[in-house]
Amino acid sequence: MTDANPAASSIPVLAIDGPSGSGKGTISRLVAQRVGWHFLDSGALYRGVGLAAAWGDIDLSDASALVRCTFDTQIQFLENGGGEPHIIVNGKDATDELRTETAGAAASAIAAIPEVRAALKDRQRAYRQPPGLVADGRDMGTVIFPDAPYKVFLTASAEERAERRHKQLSEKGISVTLPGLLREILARDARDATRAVAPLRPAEDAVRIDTTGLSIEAVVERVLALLPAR
Ligand SMILES: Nc1ncnc2c1ncn2[C@@H]1O[C@H](COP(=O)(O)OP(=O)(O)OP(=O)(O)O)[C@@H](O)[C@H]1O
Ligand SMILES: Nc1ccn([C@H]2C[C@H](O)[C@@H](COP(=O)(O)O)O2)c(=O)n1
Repeated sequence: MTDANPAASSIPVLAIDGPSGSGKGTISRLVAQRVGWHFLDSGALYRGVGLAAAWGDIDLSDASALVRCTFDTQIQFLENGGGEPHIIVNGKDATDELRTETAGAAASAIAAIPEVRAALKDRQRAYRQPPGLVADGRDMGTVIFPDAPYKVFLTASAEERAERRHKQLSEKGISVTLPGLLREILARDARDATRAVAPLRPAEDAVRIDTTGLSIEAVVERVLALLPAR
């Protein structure tokens, strides 16, 4: 069974999975706004726990300490008038720190630990609330919401994803080199796709969209076209 609450299975979910920089977060948020559904940024939960572990000097190989940290870490999303929400980790505004590749790499490392994934399962499923949920991550369509009626797997070339991330970080005043970012993105892709538990892969029933060269609006329109007419 997917949910502790059987009534939840009647609430529609659009699962959007894909590698880093494929546009999952951007597209999911815009689609959720357009259809008036809730939005789950599951990567932010992994990033928040990774950051809290780093703040607490927890060894990334100490699974039981990481599980305790997962349960103890409070992560809040504060709406920001339609823009990206502020993300508060244990009371501290960590919005910018969470977006760095250092936080992404920490999240990817703890995400390979099965007990950490298990500890985050119910927290993610609790976002399934009426009238519907757009869920962004790596295993939304395969593990967390396998019964989701709508599933999308976004991709883009690694080069384009590195350029997008470079632009995004530069706009935030964070200085990184493009070749360094490309290396980090490829390393994270490899780690996320080859881990033993819940690896990054498309669900069999996911619609694949290669976003290379597509504008954000064009991708949003393709995803909206998969949902019932409103
Ligand atoms: N189709 C697109 N064309 C151009 N830029 C895009 C497109 N989709 C997303 N972007 C930009 O790329 C950057 C990364 O997008 P986003 O954060 O949504 O990716 P992601 O897949 O959620 O990444 P991560 O998994 O690392 O969080 C953002 O700055 C976003 O505006
Ligand atoms: N459902 C998820 C979401 C995220 N992760 C891990 C793997 C990612 O590299 C890392 C950061 O995610 P992002 O914010 O880049 O989407 O967290 C995961 O394993 N499963």
